[in-house]
Amino acid sequence: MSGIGFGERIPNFVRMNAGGQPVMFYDRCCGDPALIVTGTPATLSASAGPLAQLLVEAAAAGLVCFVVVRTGPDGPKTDTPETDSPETGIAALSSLFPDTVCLLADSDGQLSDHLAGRQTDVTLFITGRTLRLLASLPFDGADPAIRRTFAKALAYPHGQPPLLEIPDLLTPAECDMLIGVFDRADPVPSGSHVEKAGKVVLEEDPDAKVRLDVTVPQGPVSEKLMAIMTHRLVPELRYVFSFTPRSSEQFKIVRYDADSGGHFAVHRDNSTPDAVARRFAITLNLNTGAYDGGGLIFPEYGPAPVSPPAGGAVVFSCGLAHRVTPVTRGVRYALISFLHGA
Ligand SMILES: O=C(O)CCC(=O)C(=O)O
Ligand SMILES: [Fe+2]
Repeated sequence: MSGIGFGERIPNFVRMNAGGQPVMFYDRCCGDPALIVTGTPATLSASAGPLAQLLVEAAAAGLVCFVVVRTGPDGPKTDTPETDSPETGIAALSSLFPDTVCLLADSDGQLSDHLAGRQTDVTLFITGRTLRLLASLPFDGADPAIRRTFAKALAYPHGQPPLLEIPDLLTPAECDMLIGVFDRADPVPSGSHVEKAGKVVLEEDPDAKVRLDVTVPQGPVSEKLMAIMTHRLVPELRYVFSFTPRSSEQFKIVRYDADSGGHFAVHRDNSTPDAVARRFAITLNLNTGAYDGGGLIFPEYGPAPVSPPAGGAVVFSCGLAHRVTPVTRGVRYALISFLHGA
């Protein structure tokens, strides 16, 4: 069988679920290993009972589970009446699998081809936290290799997150000046960009993020920040990443408060259509010591928080999953921006 091989990254993909909603793979998997099952409606229905059991077990163990149904080329015909859309084609299957499973219609068969080649029998693809393939196995509920691979995926060794830490990017006086800018401004609750019915909308969702933001307006402060970044940050980006930013988004000064449960749940910075041009994220702690929590975690690379001292920045690729743990005492101020490239 051709298809994806050991050690290869599962590419990001978007497919419709049974309710006709688009689901993005990399949005669902932010630091947990994944189990993807491929097959056709016929092969998946034929093994639905034992497969559902395995999926329940995998989800309970901590794998994010997907069933990708080849409904397109070489699957059942879907190109005629609208009532027979790929999504309604998989609706019949959804009752066979637990709710924890994300059932997706592969209406052009391309994802199935990429993963499984021309194979139409039920096949399992198991990844580690960074979504690289550990094993592809034909489905046989009794095969001990499946459980062994689950265990390997869950215990996968953590590496160092591939980020650049730059201490002293700002002086203590510059940090205090920016905290002063925040405190004199009218901060707004920070929303999250989400895609709804093909449109990107700003939504306030306290499960996703609790934070106050001040966007630094064009003027002396933003000019000073641009000059600092040009002189102190860009040479480091060139040296470490061989990257020269072409532009950056407006700086934001942000504050996470213990009183309101300030935090930012796991996300990637480039997963909505308005953000695809982002290459690197920069976050800079403006204060430390005055709060607990508020650590930056890259779950694909382990649970250790990154918390540079005040004035220190962290720069990382916008595709990496990350989160900010709840601030449990005091307030954390940070300066953030996103860099665009050529
Ligand atoms: O608060 C931080 O350090 C990171 C914020 C963040 O991840 C973002 O704004 O996208
Ligand atoms: Fe982020």
